[in-house]
Amino acid sequence: MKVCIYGAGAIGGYLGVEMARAGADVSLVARGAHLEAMRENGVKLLINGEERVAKVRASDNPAELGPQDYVFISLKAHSVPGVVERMRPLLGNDTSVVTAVNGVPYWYFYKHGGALEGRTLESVDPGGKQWDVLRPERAIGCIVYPATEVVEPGVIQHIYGDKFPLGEPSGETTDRITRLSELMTSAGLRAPIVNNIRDEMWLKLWGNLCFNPISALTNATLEVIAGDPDTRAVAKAMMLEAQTIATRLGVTFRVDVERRINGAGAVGAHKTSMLQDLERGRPMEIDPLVTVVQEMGRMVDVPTPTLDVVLALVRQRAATAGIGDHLTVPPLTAADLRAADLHAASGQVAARH
Ligand SMILES: NC(=O)C1=CN([C@@H]2O[C@H](COP(=O)(O)OP(=O)(O)OC[C@H]3O[C@@H](n4cnc5c(N)ncnc54)[C@H](OP(=O)(O)O)[C@@H]3O)[C@@H](O)[C@H]2O)C=CC1
Ligand SMILES: CC(C)(CO)C(=O)C(=O)O
Repeated sequence: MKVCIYGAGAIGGYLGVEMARAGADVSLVARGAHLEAMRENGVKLLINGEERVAKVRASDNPAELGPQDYVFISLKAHSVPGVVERMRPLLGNDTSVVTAVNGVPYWYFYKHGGALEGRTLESVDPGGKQWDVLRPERAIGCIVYPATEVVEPGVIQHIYGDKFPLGEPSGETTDRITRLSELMTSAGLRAPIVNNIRDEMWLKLWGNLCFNPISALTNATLEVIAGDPDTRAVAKAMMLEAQTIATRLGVTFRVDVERRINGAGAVGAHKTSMLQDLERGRPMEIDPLVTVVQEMGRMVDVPTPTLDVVLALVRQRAATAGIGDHLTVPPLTAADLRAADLHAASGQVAARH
């Protein structure tokens, strides 16, 4: 089975090593020093006190790899729009695209039913490019529960977890998803097929949409955000807004909000991926985790006042850290503000954003 991991970093490297050891014909797409190290020494996975090495093809040029049976997208979600064109050579008639990223995937409204069927989401798929090139028919949803880290070029440290629930957008159990689940299971991963992948997606996103930006704004760990009554209240307010949106979209939450917050807090003194990205001066997954919820809220007429505030602040945090591409609308200058009375200026702000 030909499997390409597009974005073979922390999660993709883990998947790649395990599936290669299970006998799949794995190729990795990566870049920079990490790619060079994997080319020279293979990709090394540190897991359960052992060192597992897979010597597989690694490239920054997908055209060298040809059509695949499965392409895993394990890039940071905001990187996907930039590489869609480069994925074309990997896509044959029967290729499946497995979206192993946090947040809402490009295919969300494919086989969704109802008034929003076929809609694309600007905050994750600008201009519907992923929808048009990757095609929603190819998509298999995948939720990423494990935590892993690239600790040095070519070396992935597994931290916890092995579960990657899989689901077809239609909820069906197809041959292609069954074969994928069998491959991943033979690789020692837990890859249950679920018939409600969007429910699963929202359950993960429920934590990411609040803990991640709050942590980037406060430097606090999961345990602190969940434990402090004031930050907990902010997280809860955002989660309840998101729950109203998701429920209106037909999603069912199998745990309540308090239990979900407690679950995140129980992870302990862990920095979210967004805080880690901020500290490393890397772009944060703001649009795929937070803006998209605001966008979906607008689609179903659910206001998101708390999320709007946190989103504005975290966007500004990204901008001041020099890692934001969100301020596409130039901020009002002092001269703009002097030229207008307060009422007009706030009207202009609302209109321009
Ligand atoms: N790591 C974790 O523990 C968890 C991650 N997730 C989610 O999984 C997804 C993947 O995350 P993660 O594995 O941590 O991310 P990483 O940044 O570790 O992996 C992505 C890899 O893709 C590479 N890359 C980026 N752009 C290109 C490009 N244009 N061409 C080739 N390679 C490219 C990156 O290189 P470079 O470093 O140079 O940018 C990096 O090596 C995210 O959505 C994340 O939120 C979910 C749960 C836990
Ligand atoms: C740890 C967790 C669950 C925080 O919401 C996460 O997924 C992340 O850091 O991106």
